[in-house]
Amino acid sequence: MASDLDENPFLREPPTDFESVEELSATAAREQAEQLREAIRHHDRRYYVESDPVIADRTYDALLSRLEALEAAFDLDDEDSPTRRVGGEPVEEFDTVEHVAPMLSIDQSGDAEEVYEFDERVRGEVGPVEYVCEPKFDGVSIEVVYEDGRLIRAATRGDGQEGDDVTRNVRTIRSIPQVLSGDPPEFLAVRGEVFMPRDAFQAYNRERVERGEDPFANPRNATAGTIRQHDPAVVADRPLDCFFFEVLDSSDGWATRWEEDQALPEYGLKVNEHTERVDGIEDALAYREEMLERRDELNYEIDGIVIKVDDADKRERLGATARHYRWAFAYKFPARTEVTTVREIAVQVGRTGRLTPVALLDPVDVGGVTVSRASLHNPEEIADLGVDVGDKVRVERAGDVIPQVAEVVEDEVHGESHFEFPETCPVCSSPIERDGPMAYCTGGLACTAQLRESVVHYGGDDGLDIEGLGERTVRQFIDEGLLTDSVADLYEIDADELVALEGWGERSAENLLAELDATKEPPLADFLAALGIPHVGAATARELAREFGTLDAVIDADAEALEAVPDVGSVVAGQIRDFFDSAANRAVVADLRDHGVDPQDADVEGGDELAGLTVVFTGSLSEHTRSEAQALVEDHGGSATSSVSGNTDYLVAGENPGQSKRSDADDEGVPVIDEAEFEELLEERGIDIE
Ligand SMILES: NC(=O)c1ccc[n+]([C@@H]2O[C@H](COP(=O)([O-])OP(=O)(O)OC[C@H]3O[C@@H](n4cnc5c(N)ncnc54)[C@H](O)[C@@H]3O)[C@@H](O)[C@H]2O)c1
Ligand SMILES: [Zn+2]
Repeated sequence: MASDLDENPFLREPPTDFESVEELSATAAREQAEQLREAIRHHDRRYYVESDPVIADRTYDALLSRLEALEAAFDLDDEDSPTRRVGGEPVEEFDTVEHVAPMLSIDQSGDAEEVYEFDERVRGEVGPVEYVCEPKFDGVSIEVVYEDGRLIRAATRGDGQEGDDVTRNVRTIRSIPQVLSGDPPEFLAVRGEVFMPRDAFQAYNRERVERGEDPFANPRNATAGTIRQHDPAVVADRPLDCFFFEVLDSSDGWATRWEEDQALPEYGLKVNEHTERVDGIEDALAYREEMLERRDELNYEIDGIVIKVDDADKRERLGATARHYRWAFAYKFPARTEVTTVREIAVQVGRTGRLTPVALLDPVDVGGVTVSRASLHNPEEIADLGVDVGDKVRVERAGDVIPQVAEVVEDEVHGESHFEFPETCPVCSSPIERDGPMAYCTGGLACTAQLRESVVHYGGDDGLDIEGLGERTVRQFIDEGLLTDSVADLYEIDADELVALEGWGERSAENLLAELDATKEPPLADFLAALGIPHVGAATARELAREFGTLDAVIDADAEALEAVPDVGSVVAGQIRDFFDSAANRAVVADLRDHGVDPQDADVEGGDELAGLTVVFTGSLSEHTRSEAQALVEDHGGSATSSVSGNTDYLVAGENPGQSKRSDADDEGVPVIDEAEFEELLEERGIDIE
């Protein structure tokens, strides 16, 4: 369970107690908006990039609505706000590609009242309409482009404008044709949802558990994790499937969504059999009830239905906001819940020492997933719920990961909770320190739980990726006394000690020592990520490395300098400062250095020649990839953003530029320049390009 979500109240706390917007001062509103943006970006990354979300979708949705409300009431709009974009940034390891048309999100609610409002607005603007109703598949959205009937590209949604090029992976999915059949249009870009069928997901998870790997929490995470694999052979091995549900662009046009849905199967593109055209909103509501009843019969997860205006002209007239289409609405299903009994309340200790209470439950099937533990977040949550061992509770799984205890339905002991939160750490017996609703063990790395978690993190995917240093091994090293003080102890282990351990031989010992040796000159960014500074994941670590260049410069940076780094707000800046201000953490870093770990300086190229300049790139450039060009601008103090706004100075258009950016540039009066002109501009500012 994640344990690094600390100070920012919106990183974890369910926002049930927002004060009303009117009661806030402008300063308080601005501060809250900043915390919300930071939290939402963090959760977006966990959800879209890492496929490992840590809060419930409902909680996430509430954070987003709150931010929207603040921005509207206090005029706090900001072009980089997560309310202005969908999804997560593309991931650096893949090529970034621009979509032929924006891939937006869908406005949604589980409340019929809002569905009626949607219908009224639609009819108010374009008159009477027919709707097409479809299941809302809970998978991963992709764009697939065919030219002359051949698959040329597939991309994830990314931030809605550009996504990751996952063509090689998508080619391995059997239900997505490489070559279209029938008489397809010359150009066809379609949107669909990739998913893992439920039975395949269960079989796959069983295999993982047998191999000693963690099971995926749900089919959506399994799909998201698979589609971003670096090895297409791994993808081919996993059972993915796909439904197509939208033509993004085509050399042929269809007058209605319904006709589109009839045409796609003729080309071999799979659509969903439950799609229906209905006459008005009442029928759409009836469709939803029917699908809700049938959802457990389906071999794939759905989390609601999508209601779409059928007529293409009317859709065009309705248009879109920055985040969603105005012609579609998702009517979500309620969360899946079941009642079960609390057997025990356990307290886990995370890497940062944070104590998280967890309810251990009689296992219960909640919508196809066996739930045997549910997060209780913190001591206050236990008190609020009044939950005790022996109580019957309702657990909830809202299309997401960590099941929650929603309420106590039958109280064994009556009244408030008698569970006593420990005064000392259940692992190391150090005193516990309270910070607001949170509780922490004060033992630091002397606490074996914290030591274990920090070493696992150091060697994990988000750290230095040390093969052979999994959770079980780390436990063994701690139990056997090979790891006692800090992660630096790793570098003192020798072959004889390893071979003496149960389950170790010469080969495995040699391999691990070689792996450890190979991590002695890590790139600065990887090293920073491996330290496990709260909120500093791979992306933020890269930004820090790029900004400061050396480890010492990061350690010495003051809060102001840290805040100047993209993606780092005041909260994260404070966390980084606190981390390096701690004598214990500094000692760990010094200890690692004494053992020969020498993080390599990162390139901090250039200076501030482009300070104040904001550019947006579109299309493909010939001299650089787009991310190189963006990095070039940023390295020289400029900023490269992904969407055109009034603040943009230039739109740099390469080959096949995106139409939406061009028309935004026209609307905003932003000059459009080509690659040669861009290079001239760099030279004028004294930047030597080659
Ligand atoms: N828990 C978290 O930390 C966290 C973080 C980010 C987002 N989220 C959740 O993600 C959701 C928002 O994300 P989103 O914008 O990716 O998706 P969405 O739920 O708003 O819906 C849009 C998506 O629905 C998909 N879809 C499925 N069937 C469809 C159909 N028949 N027609 C059209 N589209 C269909 C599309 O791929 C599209 O991407 C919210 O539910 C939010 O709570 C959660
Ligand atoms: Zn402890």
